[in-house]
Amino acid sequence: MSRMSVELGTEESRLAALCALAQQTRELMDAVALTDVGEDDLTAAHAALTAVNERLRSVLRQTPQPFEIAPDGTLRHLGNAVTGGANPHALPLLIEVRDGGVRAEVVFRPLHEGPPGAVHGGISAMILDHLLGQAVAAAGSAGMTGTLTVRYRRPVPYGTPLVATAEYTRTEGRKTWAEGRISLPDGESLVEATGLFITPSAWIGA
Ligand SMILES: CCCCCCCCCCCCCCCC(=O)SCCNC(=O)CCNC(=O)[C@H](O)C(C)(C)COP(=O)(O)OP(=O)(O)OC[C@H]1O[C@@H](n2cnc3c(N)ncnc32)[C@H](O)[C@@H]1OP(=O)(O)O
Repeated sequence: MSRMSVELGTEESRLAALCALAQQTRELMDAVALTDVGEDDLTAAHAALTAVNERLRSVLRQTPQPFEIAPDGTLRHLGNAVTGGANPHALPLLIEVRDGGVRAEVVFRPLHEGPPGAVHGGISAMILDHLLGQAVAAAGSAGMTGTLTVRYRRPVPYGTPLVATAEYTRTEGRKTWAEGRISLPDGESLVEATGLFITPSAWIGA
């Protein structure tokens, strides 16, 4: 085995450990949102978490894990707030490119509650923003969100398997539009969005 592959394996192993820590943190956040234990347990948990927090903060990066080429040649962004395995804030969403668009299965959690018993509208908008952006990127016109219009048709439940999909619709110069939705498995649409994505002049030297 070459020295380079040994180093790569070591970094991949550290990243796997980081993703496992992020997953444990998601479960911790769920537990904090739902726990009904008494004050003694809350105080003990607070002390334990303070120690963990200090240990992790002993060596900090300036930014989350960046966009990079994974060892399998695919583009990955472990620090992303929606898809990043190393980001506790991310669900994380696993997005497939297929049928001329993108698709992801989503199960929101009680942690995402906005109105009682339903998912916060900003969380749905964030998921759709990302899906639309990914559809645009898959169509070859990656850009930043310029506008996002969201129509909330039905409350979005948590704890229920849902499907999020998006498709590229059209391009005019640096502007590309996409549309998408979050639906029940039977296809009933709960939230719909259209978005305009703009390839920044800086990305293409325009
Ligand atoms: C390493 C990277 C790999 C990437 C490949 C992988 C991708 C993997 C998928 C990821 C998916 C992520 C999906 C989440 C995406 C976000 O969350 S992005 C974050 C939210 N959005 C932002 O922060 C954008 C902030 N705004 C900006 O940076 C800049 O204003 C923009 C939008 C890039 C435009 O800047 P600009 O390139 O200087 O454009 P500018 O010349 O001013 O305007 C060009 C045209 O667009 C129009 N326009 C500009 N802004 C707007 C606007 N907001 N609304 C409507 N029209 C507008 C102008 O009027 C102009 O129109 P025309 O006169 O040509 O008709």
